[in-house]
Amino acid sequence: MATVPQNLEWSLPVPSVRELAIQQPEAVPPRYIRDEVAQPTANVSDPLLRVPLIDMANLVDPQYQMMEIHKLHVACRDWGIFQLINLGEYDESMRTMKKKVQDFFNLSLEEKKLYAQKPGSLEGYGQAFVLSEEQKLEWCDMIFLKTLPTHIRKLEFWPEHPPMYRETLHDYSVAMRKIAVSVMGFIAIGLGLDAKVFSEAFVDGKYDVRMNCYPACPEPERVIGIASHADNSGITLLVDCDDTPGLQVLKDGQWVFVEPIADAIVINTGNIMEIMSNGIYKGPFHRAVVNKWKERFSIVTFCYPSTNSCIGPAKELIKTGCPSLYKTLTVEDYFYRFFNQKFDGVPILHALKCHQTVEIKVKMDCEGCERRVRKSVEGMKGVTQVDIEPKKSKLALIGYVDPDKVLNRVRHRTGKVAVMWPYVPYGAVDHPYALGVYDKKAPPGYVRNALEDPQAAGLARASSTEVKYMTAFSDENPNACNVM
Ligand SMILES: O=C(O)CCC(=O)C(=O)O
Ligand SMILES: [Fe+2]
Repeated sequence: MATVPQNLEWSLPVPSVRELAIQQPEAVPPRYIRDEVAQPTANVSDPLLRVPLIDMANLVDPQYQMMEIHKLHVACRDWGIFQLINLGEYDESMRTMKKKVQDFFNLSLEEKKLYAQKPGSLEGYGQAFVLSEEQKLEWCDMIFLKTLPTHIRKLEFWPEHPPMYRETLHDYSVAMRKIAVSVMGFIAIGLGLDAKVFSEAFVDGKYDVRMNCYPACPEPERVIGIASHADNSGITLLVDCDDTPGLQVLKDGQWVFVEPIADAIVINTGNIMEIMSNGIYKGPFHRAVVNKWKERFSIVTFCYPSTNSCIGPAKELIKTGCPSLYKTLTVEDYFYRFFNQKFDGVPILHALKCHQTVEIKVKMDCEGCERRVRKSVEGMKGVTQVDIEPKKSKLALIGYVDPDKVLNRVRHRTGKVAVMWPYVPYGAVDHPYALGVYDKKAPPGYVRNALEDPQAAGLARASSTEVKYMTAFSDENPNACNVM
């Protein structure tokens, strides 16, 4: 067997950070020192920078459900992370599990090592994703176990001590699966889909649990508990074992602490959700920082769809103006690509992007403007072709890109008003003179793309009589009555 990891599915053995911390060193060994940690952390008193709270009791109450689902949608769209509170029936299972996790990490090193990772397996006690002896390490000990479905368990890595650890982890995983299935359903509804479109694949989905121990550290600002990353999951359910903060999420360029709330679960969306929602929700970057005086423990459940399902954008979200941003593939294929991504050199979400044509309307009055617009996108990752037609105020590009990101980049880098190209050839709609469809500013032969504009869409599809009646007095209709 090869002695170095061949992919992300296994990890090299590393020293226990907890053992290191017990010796109370004055300084941290160089292999843990990272200079990128010193990035700005948001001011915690800013109320706009609080991770949203979603109330489970409201989600299941017919009277408040739609309001809470809307909050959930906004939380997933704007943050990709929220705290789920009021979980009542699950409190006991979470409390018991927290105790077991702390008790496990408090065992002697010899006892914990009975469950150490082995070459070729990510499961067990150790650290994840250590691929070389030179790689920087994280200030964290962990034990990682695949818990559901039950037949994939490797019990050799499941601690027998503390007593009842295995039974508690089983009950906990089943509880987390119930919560995940119901949250996936509400997320689907928030996107205007049937709950089952997302929840069904998670009923017999795959659930992995990673239990983390972040020992106190003499130089907390120079190490990282877990480096910045986005999860690979559909959603991730994180439970803090006590009130020591450590999890941070990147929001608008600032690291924001997720303050622990007793009996709450922190839920974040992952890469698979980004694909399923066709890019409407993104897997947020997050990391764990460590504390000078206090040890912290967390329990993280990664929720994946069942191995006999496919991962791809929900077909109901693909329509005119919203092309599929990602390819669809089997769960098996997805995991193969995930675990081999570093070796391919292409991160998984990039590798799964579909080739897009993005057309943008942006005014270019002179050659300087044209150059600025071209420059704003030419170096963008994934862009393969850029075409500009200044007379039509049109920028068209082709590439493996997210159209919204291209639009924001053009706005940001040129300082110009830019919108998605709103026009289609005159003959492409049934009623080119309908209100909101005819546009005197459109290039010759073009009208507004009514199908993308919800207000105009109804009219463009309406019967001709209706259209004639409603547009007779429109300013935008050159045939409209001038008397009004
Ligand atoms: O423990 C934490 O705060 C973060 C854990 C995490 O992000 C992970 O395990 O993926
Ligand atoms: Fe994570």
